[in-house]
Amino acid sequence: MSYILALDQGTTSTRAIIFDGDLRVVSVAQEEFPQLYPASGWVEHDPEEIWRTVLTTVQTALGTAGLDAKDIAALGITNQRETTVVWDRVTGVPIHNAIVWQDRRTAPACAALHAAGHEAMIAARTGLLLDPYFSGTKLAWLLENVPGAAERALRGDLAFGTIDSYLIWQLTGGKVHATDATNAARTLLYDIGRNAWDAEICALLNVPMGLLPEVKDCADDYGVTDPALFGAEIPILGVAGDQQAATVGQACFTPGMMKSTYGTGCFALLNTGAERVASQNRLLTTIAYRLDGQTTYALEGSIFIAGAVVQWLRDGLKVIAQAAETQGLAEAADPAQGLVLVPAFTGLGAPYWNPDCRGAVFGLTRNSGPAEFARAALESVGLQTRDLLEAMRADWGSAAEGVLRVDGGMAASDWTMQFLADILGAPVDRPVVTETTALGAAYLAGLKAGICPPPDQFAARWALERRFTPALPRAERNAKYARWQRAVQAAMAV
Ligand SMILES: Nc1ncnc2c1ncn2[C@@H]1O[C@H](COP(=O)(O)OP(=O)(O)O)[C@@H](O)[C@H]1O
Ligand SMILES: O=P(O)(O)OC[C@H](O)CO
Repeated sequence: MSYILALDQGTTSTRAIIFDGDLRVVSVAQEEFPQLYPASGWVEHDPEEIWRTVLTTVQTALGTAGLDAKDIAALGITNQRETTVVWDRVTGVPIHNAIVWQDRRTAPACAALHAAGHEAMIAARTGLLLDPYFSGTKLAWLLENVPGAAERALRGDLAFGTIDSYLIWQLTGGKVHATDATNAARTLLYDIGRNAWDAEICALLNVPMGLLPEVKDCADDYGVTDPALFGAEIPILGVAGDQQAATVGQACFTPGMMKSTYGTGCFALLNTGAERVASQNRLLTTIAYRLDGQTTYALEGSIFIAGAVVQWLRDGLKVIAQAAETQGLAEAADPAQGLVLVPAFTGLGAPYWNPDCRGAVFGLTRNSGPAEFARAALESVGLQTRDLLEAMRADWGSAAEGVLRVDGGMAASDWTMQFLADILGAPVDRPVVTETTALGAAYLAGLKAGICPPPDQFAARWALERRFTPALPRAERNAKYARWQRAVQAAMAV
């Protein structure tokens, strides 16, 4: 039996998951690592700590499964996207902590680029907007602020990468400096139409192009792991950003298919096929996957706070001890109160892109308690998704009217998923396998290794666990959504 190892390097934890040749989970190992907040709005990770969690989770997953590295036919990597690392090409040592996707420190740099009139050109080429979310301005910040970095970069001594790239470098003992097209598409430096790094944007950001990794397909040859690490070489054959890997894991291979992943944030991707749709509604255009040199595009809506609002109920307000308690509270809430919570804790992502907006609660009464807050928190996730779906419908017409496939930790909440179907007025499908991100990475690696079947056969194996069907009358749905829209406008006006 050939096994596939998937590494899912996420924002808060690293997971190593071993699948058998039929893509059934054999073992899972997970390790959290520290989040570093050196200043307000700044978020960093220690890349060497991330690398350590990769080594330990892989070893644990192998041990639990009773397998050796030589039993693993292929390794697939999927990762938190945009998070930026620069390291020394000789020692492999990072010159600074990684700047995480959530970090807002480059908001002034984005505003300056916007004021100078560069957004239209950058958006047309990269599919992205000028927001601190993306890697380009983070990389520019590192080169400008780490002493000596700009000179070392010009001399060719440094390498840049998103987390996938940094891990490939470490795993191959410094032999391979590569990324895949989906991760490249999140850097702000990559022309997703030409499939090439963009010299003009790099020059604008003072980024020497010698820093950049080679860009490969999602199912491709990324070298082999150093045998000293796990006892034998493992071929690295699949790479994709985590939201794109989830799109693959959810088998959204046909134009019009959509998935939404509810973890810390929420990321909805709509497959638009070979068509690179330029959003008129402040969505992102991105690469869903690139196989055999063929690019499949997606429209993406990115929400920064989804499951994180439940964490806030638990750790901030302390009204629950565990995320799952929100279900009972939401059921017990007085629906007549109609509390609206805008969870703009770190600004608003799509379609507003307002880094300065902060959270707000509307409709408080003397009777508003933990139950009403919990209900409003869960509803905020559905309402934000409706914002994304409205934008997708406006950009892509009726093709975006279909079913939404969901996954991620918060998809476990039946109440939230039913509300989601109600507020969208569209069916919400939850699959049997909710490890879709790792599954996508394993599938890509298995495809390259010749273990996994072609996409259509893989798609046929996707299995439904439960469909949530809209039950709320149309008028009520729209009235509730209109109230949400007014609340967001009011929050942004404060
Ligand atoms: N039953 C539940 N009800 C509501 N939220 C949940 C539930 N289970 C998990 N969550 C939320 O889902 C998130 C964890 O999902 P996960 O996919 O592991 O996220 P990430 O990969 O971003 O760390 C947490 O923010 C948690 O609050
Ligand atoms: O690590 P996650 O699951 O929170 O995903 C983060 C996204 O990739 C950020 O764009």
